[in-house]
Amino acid sequence: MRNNPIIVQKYGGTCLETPAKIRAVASGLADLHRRGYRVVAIVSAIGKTTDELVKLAYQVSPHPNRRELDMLLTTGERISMSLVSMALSDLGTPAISFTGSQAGVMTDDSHSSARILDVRPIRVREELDRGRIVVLAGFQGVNPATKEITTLGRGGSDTTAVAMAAALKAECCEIIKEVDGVCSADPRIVANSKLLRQLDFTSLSEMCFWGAKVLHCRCVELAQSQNVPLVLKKLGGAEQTTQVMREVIGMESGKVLAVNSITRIEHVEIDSADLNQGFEKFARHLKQNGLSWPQLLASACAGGKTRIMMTSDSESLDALLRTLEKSKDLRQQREALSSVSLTCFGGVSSDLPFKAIQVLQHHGIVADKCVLSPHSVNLIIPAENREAAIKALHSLI
Ligand SMILES: Nc1ncnc2c1ncn2[C@@H]1O[C@H](COP(=O)(O)OP(=O)(O)O)[C@@H](O)[C@H]1O
Ligand SMILES: N[C@@H](CC(=O)OP(=O)(O)O)C(=O)O
Repeated sequence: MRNNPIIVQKYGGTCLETPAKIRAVASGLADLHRRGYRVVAIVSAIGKTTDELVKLAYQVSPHPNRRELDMLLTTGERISMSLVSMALSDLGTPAISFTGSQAGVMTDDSHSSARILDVRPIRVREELDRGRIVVLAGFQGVNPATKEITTLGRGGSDTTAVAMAAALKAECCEIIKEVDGVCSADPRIVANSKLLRQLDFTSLSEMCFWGAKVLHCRCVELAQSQNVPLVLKKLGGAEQTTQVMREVIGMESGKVLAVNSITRIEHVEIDSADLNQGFEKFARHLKQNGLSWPQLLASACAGGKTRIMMTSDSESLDALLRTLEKSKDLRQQREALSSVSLTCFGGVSSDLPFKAIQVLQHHGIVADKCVLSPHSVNLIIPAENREAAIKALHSLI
């Protein structure tokens, strides 16, 4: 067993929604094990458990302590890991479950969006060598200095899977989903979206940064830097997959690959002489309130005010906005907006922003701002136009 290839599979919450689905996942894992693989399964919390735990926290406390919130949220994955492991035992396949800290996932000390600093999978290796399937709780780790439990940010189990695959030098990291793989748009919004069978890391990373909920953005960067072969596939379906590659054949086609969207973008305005002072005040405010940095999208300083455009998961954004009510120098600037992004292969063509703005205009949608990155055109629009904008821009593919 010691020299058999290792495969890491990650199962999202949707794949584990019912007891029957949990048994089906276990049966797929047992099958891989029978075929001679050493198998590590990373599991997320069942269905919408994490959302329900967040809701529960706020029913008990209007300002949940960030450490305790992490303690609470990590229980979701603990439920999944033990159930999958039990189902494997029933199939006669030896298995054991571990939390993130038992599996050696070492993070920094930031609650709610900790980053993985190191993975020391000593117990995982021992159990694999014993012939067991190892089932790991995704989305969580431990800070080695403080011994505190942390979470990696919403959707973070994908990053656990890639980090573990890198540390174990796995043959492959497979992300198992309810969709076939990465599509040209969210298939729940655009019914005729197409599966992207091959995708380069750079394009995928842009898509995820700009809101594609199909993968945790940080896992794409990690897979690229650690050289982890990454595949996305549907639960139970093997033929249709997205393979993520270093290079996809083609030159500067500028072909539009996908339309994705960030549902909620918020703006903070900070009284400040320049951008540096604006950021200093923002950093101090986050620290004083025990909050982690949101994902920043753009910022500018004019007329004595720094404006920061940002996103994060809804709970973190709400927590940040609530703290602004007590602040003298920081305030919420405007109502929430959304983004729609066109991600291109081989770089954005110069006229694409204009084309995209025209398509939106034709559908009665006025873009508020355009932010460019090497592979994406990103338009900021009113939140109520989000779905219509995604459907309209999909016509450019
Ligand atoms: N470009 C995209 N391609 C595929 N899925 C997308 C895309 N953008 C958003 N999604 C959404 O991402 C979700 C990912 O799959 P799912 O298995 O439901 O998630 P999880 O693994 O987190 O439980 C789908 O519900 C799909 O609607
Ligand atoms: N359960 C966590 C972590 C996670 O990765 O979930 P999923 O893989 O189901 O998106 C969340 O809901 O954020």
